[in-house]
Amino acid sequence: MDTVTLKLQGMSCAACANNIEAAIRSVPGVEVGHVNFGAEQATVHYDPRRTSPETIQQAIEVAGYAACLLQEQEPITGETDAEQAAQQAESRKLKRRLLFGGVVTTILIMGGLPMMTGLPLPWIPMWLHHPVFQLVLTTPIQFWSGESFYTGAWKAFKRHTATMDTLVALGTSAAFFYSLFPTFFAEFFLHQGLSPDVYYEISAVVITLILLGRLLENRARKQTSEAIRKLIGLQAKTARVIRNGQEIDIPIAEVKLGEIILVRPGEKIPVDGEIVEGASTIDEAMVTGESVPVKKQPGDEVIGATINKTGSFKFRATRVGKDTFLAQIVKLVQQAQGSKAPIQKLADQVTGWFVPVVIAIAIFTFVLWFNLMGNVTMALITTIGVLIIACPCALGLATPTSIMVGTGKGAENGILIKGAESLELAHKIQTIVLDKTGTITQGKPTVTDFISVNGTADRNELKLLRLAASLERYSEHPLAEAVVQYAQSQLLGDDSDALLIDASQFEAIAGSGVQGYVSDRWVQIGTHRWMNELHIDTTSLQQSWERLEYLGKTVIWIAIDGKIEAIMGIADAVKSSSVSAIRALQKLGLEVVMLTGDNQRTANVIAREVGIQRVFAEVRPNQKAATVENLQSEGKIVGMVGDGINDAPALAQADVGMAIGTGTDVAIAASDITLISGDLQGIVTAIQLSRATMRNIRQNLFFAFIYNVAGIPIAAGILYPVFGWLLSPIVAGAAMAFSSVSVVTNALRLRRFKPVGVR
Ligand SMILES: Nc1ncnc2c1ncn2[C@@H]1O[C@H](COP(=O)(O)OP(=O)(O)OP(=O)(O)O)[C@@H](O)[C@H]1O
Ligand SMILES: [Cu+]
Ligand SMILES: [Mg+2]
Repeated sequence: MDTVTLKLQGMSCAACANNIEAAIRSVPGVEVGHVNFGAEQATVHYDPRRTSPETIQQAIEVAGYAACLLQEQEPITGETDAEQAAQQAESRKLKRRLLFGGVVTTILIMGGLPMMTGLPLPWIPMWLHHPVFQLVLTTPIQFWSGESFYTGAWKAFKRHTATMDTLVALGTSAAFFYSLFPTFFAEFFLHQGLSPDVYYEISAVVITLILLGRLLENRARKQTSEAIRKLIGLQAKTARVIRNGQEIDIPIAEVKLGEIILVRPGEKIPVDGEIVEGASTIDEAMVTGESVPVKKQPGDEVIGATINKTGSFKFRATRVGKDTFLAQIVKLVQQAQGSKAPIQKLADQVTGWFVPVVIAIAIFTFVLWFNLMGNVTMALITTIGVLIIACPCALGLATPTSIMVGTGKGAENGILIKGAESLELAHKIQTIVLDKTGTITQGKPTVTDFISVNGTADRNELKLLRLAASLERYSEHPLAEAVVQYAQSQLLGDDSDALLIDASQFEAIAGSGVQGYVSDRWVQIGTHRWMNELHIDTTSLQQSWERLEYLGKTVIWIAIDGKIEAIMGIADAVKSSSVSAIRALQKLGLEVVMLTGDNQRTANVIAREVGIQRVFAEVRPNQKAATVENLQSEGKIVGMVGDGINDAPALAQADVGMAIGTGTDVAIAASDITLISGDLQGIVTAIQLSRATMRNIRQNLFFAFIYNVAGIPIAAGILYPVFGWLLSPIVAGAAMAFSSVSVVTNALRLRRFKPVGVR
């Protein structure tokens, strides 16, 4: 299954988005197709053996829209030049038509002033109000400025659907073509005792207003993708590479894999790589959120777009173009912005049947006023009013614009959200499950105690340590690393023989420990529970064991040939941010739970330290997901935060899985949200952001709905018999133009979101 993201053009409202979705889904081999109206993007999952991006593109074009592949092979530049040029041409065209419409409409309105106000305005010549002159002025507005409504309506008609364009085209055409009769057959009207009124200016004003709304909306919508531009702006423009022994400056797009790049103090690092010469301190706040610069030396990894502080160094490019860390982030954010939030489904369904229903209401309105009241003017004005006000365009914008701003804002705050769905779900989280090691604690365990059965000052101790470390170096577990490091520091002074020995038949028993042969000795290292399972007597070190665990240390047992020889106490400090972040989560009303493979006693001590009441300890890696599932079956929406490989299934099981950015790739892949820095404060921010975004979406939906729901009956003249109130089509046009603008503007308010720190 492949995924492709397409940039779309030619959509005028959410109904168009529905049409494109239908077109994409009708292509054989396409599994899922989402269109995001706000981002003007389509995300398509398809089977590459059965179809291709080109076929999908064609299907979209047949439906009457344009699509191009989101340029990915290019090193991130945001929008491609062609795309930008197309957009600019589009907006120039819109502006020209709007300008013309504006000027001509003003003349038309001036002509109508004496009539409308009843004042003698001698400076306005009478012929300005002449129907034929009005016709001459309105015709280009109707068919040139308003051309897009006709083409849009026609495209939709061919597909047996209707969009916003259909409504506008119908409404304004009704006004325009009706007016032709009184213009040329005024006698006929007079004979019938009717006044030969024309409604050209209604059409002109409505078209102009809607075009104005569209222009304002486009402008505002550009700002919703500001975050991506900011991210892209982080990268360096050029790189100083060494080619044929010469230093040359080239655009970063041209840097090739494996090239040697020179970085001087104060410069941005152009791409990702590994230092080969020199040393420096680097400000990696962008990646880790850690404001203290980190020391780097040959062999260390550097990340593009981070800032070199003090020294100068050479590094080899290991990831360039679309593979760099920053490019990956940009891609993630782009995809998230283009994805669809579940809350949008409602709006989509509504817009699906909205337009036909509105046309039905309009016809009904006309028949009612014309037949029952015998009033052509009222019948016409109400019908046009209904057609214009009913446009569901604001409805289509309500969710995607907020999602775009919200996900972008997340990225700015170091929170990468993979899809709109997780952003929506996060505000519902009731229980948050935190992994202990590496999530609450720093995940940098160090051996603090080494107690052997025979006591200290035993020459045997070093031998034991060598056996243990020789086995542990085959394990990828953080505890194993701590053991190896400790052993190396202790064995340094010992020159008896080679530091570590080879092991054979190494085996890791997940959640328990490791075992294997080291120089013909059978070595087993792991938990107390495991030792019990192996029927190994542990009484000799019982007291030390309990004492260490009460101190919050993880104790591992070392058994040689089935006999306990020593224990190790391993400490892993709690992250400085954990306590305050956990308190903040509890303040938000969430239940915080700890989940760990470590033993109950140690877990309890750490839990108390950070203020967590509910602890699940000694949970085997394969049971972590089940624990999350149990919590879910209590009826809770569960968020899970973890960093390790053993957390991945639980992250996937949780309603919202959040990975610590400094954790393993597996965990990041299995999660919905990545907290780029290791800071737990990020969870709080993510939940706050989700709440703010959902509040914003609800406001938008309310604005959009209320305007349609209240507007249609008023436009149909429901209040007229009682209050004499009628919604003029001109007001309807203005209302519809500005409803979209107000929705986008409201979404932009989200840009002011600031995480409320509880540090
Ligand atoms: N390589 C190893 N060497 C020694 N002990 C180990 C090893 N691997 C696992 N263990 C023991 O098994 C226990 C459980 O391990 P597991 O990986 O499930 O959880 P953890 O990493 O300790 O905690 P968390 O679930 O919070 O990440 C460890 O606390 C340790 O006592
Ligand atoms: Cu509209
Ligand atoms: Mg772990």
